[in-house]
This record gives sequence, C-alpha cells and structure tokens, in this order.
Amino acid sequence: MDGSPTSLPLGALKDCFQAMVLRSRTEPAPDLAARLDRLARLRAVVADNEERFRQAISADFGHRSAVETTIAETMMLYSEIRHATKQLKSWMAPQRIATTLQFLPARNRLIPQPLGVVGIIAPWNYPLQLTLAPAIGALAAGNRVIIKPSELAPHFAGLLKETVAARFDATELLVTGIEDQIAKAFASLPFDHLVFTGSTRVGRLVAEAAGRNLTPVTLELGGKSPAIIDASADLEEAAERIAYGKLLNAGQTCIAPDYVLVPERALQAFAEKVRAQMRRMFGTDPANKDYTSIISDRHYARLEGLVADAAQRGAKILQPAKADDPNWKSHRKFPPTLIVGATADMAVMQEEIFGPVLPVLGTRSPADAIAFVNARDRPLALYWFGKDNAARDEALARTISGGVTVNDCLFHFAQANQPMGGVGASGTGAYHGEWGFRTFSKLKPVFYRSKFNRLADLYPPYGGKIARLEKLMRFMS
Ligand SMILES: NC(=O)c1ccc[n+]([C@@H]2O[C@H](COP(=O)([O-])OP(=O)(O)OC[C@H]3O[C@@H](n4cnc5c(N)ncnc54)[C@H](O)[C@@H]3O)[C@@H](O)[C@H]2O)c1
Repeated sequence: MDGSPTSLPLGALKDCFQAMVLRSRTEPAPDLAARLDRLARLRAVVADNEERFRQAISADFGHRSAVETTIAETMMLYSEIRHATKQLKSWMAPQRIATTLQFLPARNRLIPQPLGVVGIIAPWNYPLQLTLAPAIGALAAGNRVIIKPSELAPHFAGLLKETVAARFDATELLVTGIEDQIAKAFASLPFDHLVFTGSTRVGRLVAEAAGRNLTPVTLELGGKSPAIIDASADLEEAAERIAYGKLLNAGQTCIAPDYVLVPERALQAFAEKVRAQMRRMFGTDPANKDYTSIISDRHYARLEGLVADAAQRGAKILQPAKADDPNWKSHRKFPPTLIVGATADMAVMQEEIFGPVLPVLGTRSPADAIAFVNARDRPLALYWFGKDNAARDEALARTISGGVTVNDCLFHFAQANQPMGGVGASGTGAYHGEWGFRTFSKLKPVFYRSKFNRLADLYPPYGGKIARLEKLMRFMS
C-alpha cells in the first residue's frame, strides 16, 4: 500500500477546478443513465478495495477496529448508494406544483438541476464515509465533485486518490492532496456548493472563505451532544446503549454522547452500570482488536489533560480497566473513563471530548436537564432514555439539536430517508438520501403560462381592472 498521497500541486488543483467548471457550464446535465453509472463506479471504488481501505484507515489510527470500519463506513456507503440508485429516477423527475388561484389556468413545475462543481472537505474520524457519502448526493444530483481528505489520514487519502482516479475522469470526481496549502486554498475556490465536515472552529474559517465567493455551504460540525436519562428509564438498558455509543471508534464520533445527565439519586448506580457494560463490550486488554486507537499523540495528550483536570477539580474517575498498564499508551488506546459528578467548570464540560471519556452529571428534575442543555450551544445530537412519553415529548419540544435518537444512540444518523445536519454551532444544512440530492441541486421553479389565462388583464392601461381584481381577492381571502 502506498502510504503517501500523491501530491496535487495547487496550480494543478486550480486547473482541474477550471476544467470542471467549464464542462459543467458547456455540457448538458448528465442524464439518469450517466448518474447511475457514476454511482455504480463509486460503489466499485469501495467494494473492490474494501480490505485495502480497512488497512489504510487502521494504519492512520494506529489501530482501527476492522468491524467498526465495516459498520460505520462501508455498510453505510452501500446503503446510501443503494437507496440513491433506487430513488434517483423519482428524485430527478420535475415535480408538479399547484398554481396560485389568480394565475389559473397555468402550470407550475419544480425542476432539479445540477449546481455545477461541489467541493467536499472531510475529517479523519470516519474518512471513507465522510468523503464519499456527500459525494453520493452530489453525483446523484449530476454535479462534478472534488474531495479534500484530512491530513491526519494520509494512508487513507492516498488510497482514495488512487482508487478514484482508476474509475473516474478527473473532471467527474477528483481527490486532492492533503497539504496544508491545499486545505486553505480549497475553501477559497468559487465552488457552486461546499460541504465541510469538521470542527466548529475550522467551520467558521471555511464559511468565511466561502462567503467571499457567495458559495453556499453545508457545515457538518461538532459539539457536545447530551444524553438525558429520565427517571422512567431502564438504567441497565440505557447504560449498555450509551457505553456502545460512546466507545464506537473510541469516542471519536461527531454524534457520540458527549456527556450524560442522570437523576441525582441514580448517578452512582448508573455510572457503575456503564462501567460494567464497557468492560463487557471491550474487556480490559489494550490489545483488544475491537477497540480503536486515538488518532495521534497530540489527541491522546489532550484527553489525558481533560481527565487530569476533572480529577484535580474533585470529580470521581471510574474506569473499567486498570489504566496504569503501559500498553494503553503504547497502543495509543485510551482507557475508557467515566467522570462521575462532573461540573460545568471542568475543561471536559467546556469542549467537545471526541474520545472515550464520559462525564456523568446529576440533575434534580427533567426541567433541570432541559435547562442545562439549553444553556449551551445547540448540539449535533441528543439522546433521551425513558418510558414516560410525556417527559420524552417535553424534552423533544423544549430542546433543539441536529437529530435525536430515543432510547438508543447514533441510529438516527444511519437513516437514509432522514436529513443529517446540525443546527447553530453544530452546523447548517443537511444531506443523506433525497436531502442530499436536494442540497446539491438547484430546485428551479418554472411557471408555464397558458393561452387561456387572463394575465394580460394585469397590463396597463390599468383603468379600473386592478381595483376590481383586488376587491375580488380581498373577498376570496
Ligand atoms: N457533523 C458531522 O457529521 C461530523 C462528522 C465527523 C466529524 N465531525 C466533527 O469534526 C471534528 C473532528 O474532525 P477534524 O479534527 O478532522 O476537524 P478539523 O476541523 O480539524 O478538520 C476538518 C478538515 O478541515 C481541513 N482544514 C483545516 N483547516 C482548514 C482551513 N483553514 N480551510 C479549509 N479546510 C481546513 C482539514 O484539513 C480537514 O480536512 C469534530 O469536531 C467532529 O465533531 C462532524
């Protein structure tokens, strides 16, 4: 496997971009057959290289659970491609729209058209899924696409570049290099749409750069996603599901439950149950192949700092395994860690954790939990556990988040018919399934005048015609 991504110099990137723009402006939009062919080739990029992708991603992480790459990357992509392939004909069909009364008889249609050239900037945490899932929507909508992978996943980036180039013309779908100067220049290219998945901090920079070109952006950002445990919840069940949601990809998941709010009297019992579930799922051996490493030493040290800060400020640290085993660090695996009785002043409650560290906080009432969530940035995801439907509906009505899974974690993300996207600081816009097709299309309203309608009545000389029409409309409204 070639570990170093072949570099695409900045000048060459700009030339490729210009060539894509030219073709998108001078050639007819790709028809259904051409788009289905592109989706089939994208599927083949994944299917023909699955094992190589697993290994490349694992090399980037130090160790990435092969099963987790399957569950969260390749399976997701197959499901999205299958859905788009089946639905594309109906998505592409012009939609009939009712005509406003006074313009009858006439026809309205909403016609989807490709925007042109779409840019995708992706993070390292699910590098295959987060580069290609937006590309599925963009290609289905008939666009040309350029992908900029993360510099923290160089093995993956090199492999993606090679395998995409083997199946796509450079003016259909292109993967850039990962040099710093490419990242910065990329967001300044006048794309017809730009998708950025990554941190809120870099998202601001990307939105600023895109704004200078009036390039519309979809920002898929991060943040602190809460899990609320209602008094009516089955603690054992909630503990199992939260342990899984948190430890998948060792917590390096944008929608991982970042912290848990638990009724005060259940705090200790719940934390113990999560610890037991973590131990049951991932054991105590750092060499466990199911448990993924932290992406870099810098990220590892940041997590150590968060735990040390919480301990120093008086939180109780609970771990399913002995954390002083040097093999944790030598495998760059972070021992799963619960921070019991975390408080808002701790660093772990002030930044997105993005690792297998779970603060558990006591709440006095459901209203207290809702107020805690609402005092912070709007999260990317929210999880609610319990059996009391009225309490559930109250929490759903009173909080705003990118998405919600009730009585589990993560799964709203994997629904092909639902939009995926954040709100406020956790993002803007959405994709997946038809939502992606629409994001990457210009939905063009077209009004077809009929020879029978009396629109000429609106033209001058006005005389008393408009006054009569206004009277009629007032009467009918
Ligand atoms: N909402 C989602 O769907 C989603 C999914 C995965 C990850 N995330 C978030 O991503 C973050 C982790 O990923 P990360 O560490 O790779 O994020 P990051 O913001 O550091 O980097 C993301 C991408 O932006 C590029 N980049 C960096 N500086 C840039 C600049 N000035 N201009 C243009 N591009 C630039 C990077 O090279 C990388 O490709 C977390 O906050 C996580 O929550 C969100």
